[in-house]
Amino acid sequence: MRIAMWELGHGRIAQSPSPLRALASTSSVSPSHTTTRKERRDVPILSVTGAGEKYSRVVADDLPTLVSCRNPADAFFRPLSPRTVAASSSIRVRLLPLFSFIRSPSSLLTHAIVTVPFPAATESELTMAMDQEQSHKSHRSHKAGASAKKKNKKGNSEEDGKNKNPKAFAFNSAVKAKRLQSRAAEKEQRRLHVPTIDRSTGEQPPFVVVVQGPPKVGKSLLIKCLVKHYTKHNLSEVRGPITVVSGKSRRVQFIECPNDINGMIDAAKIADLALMLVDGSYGFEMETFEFLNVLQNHGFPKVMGVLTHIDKFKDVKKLRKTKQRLKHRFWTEIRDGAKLFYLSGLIHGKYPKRETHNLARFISVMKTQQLSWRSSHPYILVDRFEDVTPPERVHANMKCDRNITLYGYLRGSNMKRGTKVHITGVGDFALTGVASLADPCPLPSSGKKKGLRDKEKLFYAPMSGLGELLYDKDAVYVNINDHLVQFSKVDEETGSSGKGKPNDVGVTLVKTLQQTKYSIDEKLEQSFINLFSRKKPPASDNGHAKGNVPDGQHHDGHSGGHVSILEEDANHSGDEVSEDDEAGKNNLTGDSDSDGFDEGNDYATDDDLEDDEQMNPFSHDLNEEVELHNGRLRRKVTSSSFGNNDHLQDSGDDLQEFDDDSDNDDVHDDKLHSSSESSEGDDDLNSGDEADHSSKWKESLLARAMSRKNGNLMQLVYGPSLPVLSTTSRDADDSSENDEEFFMPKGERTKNLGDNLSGDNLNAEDSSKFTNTHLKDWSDEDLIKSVRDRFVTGDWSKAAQRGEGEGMGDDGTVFGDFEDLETGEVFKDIPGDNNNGGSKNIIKGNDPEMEERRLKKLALRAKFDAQYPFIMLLVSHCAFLLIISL
Ligand SMILES: Nc1nc2c(ncn2[C@@H]2O[C@H](COP(=O)(O)OP(=O)(O)OP(=O)(O)O)[C@@H](O)[C@H]2O)c(=O)[nH]1
Repeated sequence: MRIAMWELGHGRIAQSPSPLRALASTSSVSPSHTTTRKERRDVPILSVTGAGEKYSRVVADDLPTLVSCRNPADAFFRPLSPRTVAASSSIRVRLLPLFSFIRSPSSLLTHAIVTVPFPAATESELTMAMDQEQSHKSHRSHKAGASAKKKNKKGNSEEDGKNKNPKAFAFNSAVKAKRLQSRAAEKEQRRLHVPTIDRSTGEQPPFVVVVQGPPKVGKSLLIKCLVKHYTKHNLSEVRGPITVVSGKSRRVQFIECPNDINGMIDAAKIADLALMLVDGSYGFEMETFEFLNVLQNHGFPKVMGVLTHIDKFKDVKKLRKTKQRLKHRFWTEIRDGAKLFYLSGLIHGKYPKRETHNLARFISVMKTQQLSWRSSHPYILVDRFEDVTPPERVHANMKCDRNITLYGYLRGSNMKRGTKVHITGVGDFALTGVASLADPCPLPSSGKKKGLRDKEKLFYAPMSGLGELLYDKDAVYVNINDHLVQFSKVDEETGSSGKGKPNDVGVTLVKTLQQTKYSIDEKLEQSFINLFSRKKPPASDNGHAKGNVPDGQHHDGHSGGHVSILEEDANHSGDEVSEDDEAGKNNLTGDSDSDGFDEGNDYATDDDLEDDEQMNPFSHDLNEEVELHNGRLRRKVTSSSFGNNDHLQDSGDDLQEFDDDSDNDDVHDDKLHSSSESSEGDDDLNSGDEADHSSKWKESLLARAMSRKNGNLMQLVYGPSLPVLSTTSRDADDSSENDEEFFMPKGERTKNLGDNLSGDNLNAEDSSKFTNTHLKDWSDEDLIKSVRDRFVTGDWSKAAQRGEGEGMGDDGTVFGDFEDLETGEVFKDIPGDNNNGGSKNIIKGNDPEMEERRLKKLALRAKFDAQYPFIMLLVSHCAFLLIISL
């Protein structure tokens, strides 16, 4: 028998005289004795299938004609040496596509490899083979020239290395060994995942990438750079989802996550990948942790950190150290090995192309594995919507029910007509219909494309105006280049408009319309009337504001100078701020408790928070510290258990170099000083209650969410609702105290009342809203009896007498004695004379004690007026306003 073993290689076909027997039996190489015309009894025939189209058949015949390809003349085969065969129990038959074979024989050994199990040769066969092995003359080695030098150098260094360190390839450090071991184990684990059933059919909807980070960290800029990378188009503004084609069969949808808690929750629900931007020069801010916590509760998608602003470091060593620290901090929060990307700075106002490219590549090749909940529930990320209500209906009634059409990619499962849908932040609605539309951003591979300039349609951003069309709520705009328009803004800026002619009124009008950014409706919606002057959060000399910061300043960079009435009236009053400030430490947990927002809220209750806490993996004691940094309030994260403070200190040192440049030494020194103060404060608090700290930063979520509650006009005018204390508990001795309260400034009075609130006197009367917490139980017989006499018709005197006899004070107080606070006169009720159907006889009382009290009150009032003259002014002003509005 003859051997049939070949390896594709350089050279020509040669015959192997080896008598070894080849047995090939794998899925791709199978022995066959009947498939060729050239079969001979004593020669096995290999039929190789599955290694590529061109190699559907490789036939081993008699040795001189080994292979039958489409064009056998192109094939070069070389028999294996018997030594190779003897060394292993299997031979590798390497196959590669014919075209590359022809073009570049040198790349022969790079392609498909088929391993053929091969029985070990017997000893006699082996010796015979060895005898007959051909000896080849080796190549002449170069003695001079570049290659000889190279070879010498390599040889020497290898030898040197081996001599110097015989354990060169063993582990030197246990830590390194452990790391490598765990890495290998992790890789192995990653390979072994439970197979998931891919139920998706057809084209996949775009991969949603949420870009999140604190204000001014560079979110918009990153999206712009990525979009530019993918589409070669400049994005002027980031609004709504932006869909781009990122590969042959992949689309990506970018969304910028708003910096409020509701926005974060919405974004967490749909994110497939979260890019969490962190200002490297400043450190972690609360927004990052808030979002991580929200992600935890919505199913953790893929998360990648991106460090920006690291160009602000001048010292390379410190930069490296900071990077390390931030990386480990990030790993602690997410998992070891979580990817953290560095964007080294700006070039011409953009992130470097190379780094953007790398990041884009990461996003493009990232494996997608949909969360199971999402894959079994239909959901849509709306990228455009239209109000399709008939205009005449709107004209007749502005507040009529509207019909809205929402556009977006359907994800998860199918959606049926009539299904109830929930629109986040709006409510539940019934679907009138669902229709499938043409893909606005088709994949390059998919079907035929229609319409104008289809070639360039690799993106879809209806809200951002990428491309030429911009979809608004109720209109579609076509962008026309400036040079094609007569009334361009450029003209105005350069002052070359109209060739020296004065501007026409119409032209000016159109131009002003062009410049409007927001519609009147939107402006009205955002505008507020300021009834009261707003107290600013007290800032220390160095501009370091610590305390409870009113919302809207640090969360929303766009809010500008808007000051909402709510903030004035909500319990985040200036008084509280100043108290916190005096305490020298802001702890939002305390604030949120004292706020007493406990009614009519849709947000998580304290119980919920506790539950969350148990599930919360971020058990490091995070604290929030609000400080003014670069003219902006930022919510720094401090953690005593983690070395974050050190880091901030370090980065602070580093930033000092910049501060020095701008003659700002004092600010920096004070900053460091106060931050150390604050950490002392932290320690104090920590010693108080260790267990609470894990969720303290989380509780601030509640406080901030609550502070966004809509304002209550009633509360605004009359102040927060006061508890109605029962008349029985009101002693005469307390009257002077109450008088004092009456003349107290608003903040202090409510605070005192808040202190006095106990379980019994919580039944505050508030006519402005309906609360079902204090509803009486009308199934109670006694309660029914107590009001029964109110419905009795007939002789009221008896009822009145009975009430008196029983000592019931309820009605008595309504029609009973009263005192005129202004004059001090006392009017007394004389029961018995009821001839006028319940009218009362009132006599004037004139008591010296009363007179004394009256004088005391007048004195108090005069004192108060002297102290707070503006309040009186304000009150009269309010009264005037109210009269006008009535
Ligand atoms: N030096 C430096 N500046 C940066 C870097 N990244 C962003 N910026 C600048 O930071 C500023 C804010 O960038 P934006 O993209 O508007 O930040 P944003 O997070 O979208 O801001 P908001 O939408 O207001 O929350 C811009 O002026 C950027 O040029 C960076 O890595 N280094």
